[in-house]
Amino acid sequence: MTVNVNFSGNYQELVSPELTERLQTIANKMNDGTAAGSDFLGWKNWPSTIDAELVSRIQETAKKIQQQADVLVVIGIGGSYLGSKAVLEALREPFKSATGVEIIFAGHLVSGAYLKNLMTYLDGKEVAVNVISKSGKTTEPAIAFRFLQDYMEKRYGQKAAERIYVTTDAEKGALLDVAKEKDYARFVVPDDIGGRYSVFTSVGLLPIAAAGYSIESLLSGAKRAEQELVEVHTDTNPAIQYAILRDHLYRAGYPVEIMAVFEERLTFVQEWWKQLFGESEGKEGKGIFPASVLYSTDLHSLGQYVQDGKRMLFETFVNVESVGDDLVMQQAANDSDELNYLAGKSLHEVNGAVQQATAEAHLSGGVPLITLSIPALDEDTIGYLLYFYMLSCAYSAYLLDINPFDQPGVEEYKVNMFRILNKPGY
Ligand SMILES: O=P(O)(O)OC[C@H]1O[C@](O)(CO)[C@@H](O)[C@@H]1O
Repeated sequence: MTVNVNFSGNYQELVSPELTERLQTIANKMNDGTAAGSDFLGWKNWPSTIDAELVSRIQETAKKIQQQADVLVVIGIGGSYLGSKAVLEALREPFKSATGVEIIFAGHLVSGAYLKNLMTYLDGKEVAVNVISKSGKTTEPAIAFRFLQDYMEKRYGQKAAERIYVTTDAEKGALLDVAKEKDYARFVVPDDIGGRYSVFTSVGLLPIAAAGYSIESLLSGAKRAEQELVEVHTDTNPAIQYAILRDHLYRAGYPVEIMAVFEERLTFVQEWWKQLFGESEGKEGKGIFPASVLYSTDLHSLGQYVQDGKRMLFETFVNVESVGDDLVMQQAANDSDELNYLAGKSLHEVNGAVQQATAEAHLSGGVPLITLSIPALDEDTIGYLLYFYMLSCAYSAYLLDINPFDQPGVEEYKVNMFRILNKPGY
């Protein structure tokens, strides 16, 4: 398995015949379409059934974008940006550029300074835009697109339309109307795949391919996960194991999960994971609150709370077995920094010691620990990892009797905002 799960407690004693039967019932209901929210289970078989023609069209479009632009501005929020951002950050080696275009995100926040400075940054560079919104009516990206569409038309006139790519619903939404009116190239967000489960659709694939990464490898990792994780094997299926552990810890009085990473490249996988689990599970007064830390950085900040604060936390470490480029500590002639005891050790080994030391410290502070190990940070592994999380998330939510695929709570702020801004009808 590409993801391996370890637990600081006794996993075996958590697995009862009743729990296994419950999980099997969940699997059956997902398969026969009777699970809550089954209309949004399109992501489940997507990696094995994705249309090869769609993949080719995405790759051809990515090539075209690379020929016409230095920068691709990707406009979107939530699931319409976090998947591609997570993959791009995880794959990009520190201080190295990807081989394709530079990707810059917009529309994920409302900031005049951000947009104004972005447009100044774009001056003098060749630009393309991919605007992504499943509903086609989310306010934050719509505002960003209004400015960027205007910017593109001023710079490129009629030809702006050749540089604007729209990813939205096939049949409805304001963005679809604009795309049709202006004759922009269009990609579809499938009806039965919600935003936070959409990373393997055009939503994630077009920006990732435009940046120069292999979407074929990403999809083949996801497909392997789909095939390997299909059976409810409590002994060997990591998606089932992670769901069982989360459910156990939640019921044992730990309502907060902290995902801890030791590689900065994974910080946007954390952000994607927070949306995935937070929006899927946090309903009806239930659900684990998903939080995140980057270690060592946060050992010198939130580490104090984790060690010693209110006992309601469990941690999930993501351990990357091999990280590529590395450095080895050398013996110094004069040991004035007193680091010669590290001579001969690679920084990956030292980082491993940080991880082990933190695990021991937090365990002794009463913080249960799950460890997810992955072999490397490449397309295949990241594809596998993200599919693993989506599947495990569905099981976790169903174990709480929650529909994983809606997000009714997000509406309240939107209604208030429309009222505050005097939108007609509010
Ligand atoms: O793709 P859209 O429709 O713009 O939605 C963006 C995000 O907004 C939410 O609907 C929440 O409002 C998320 O679930 C979604 O990922």
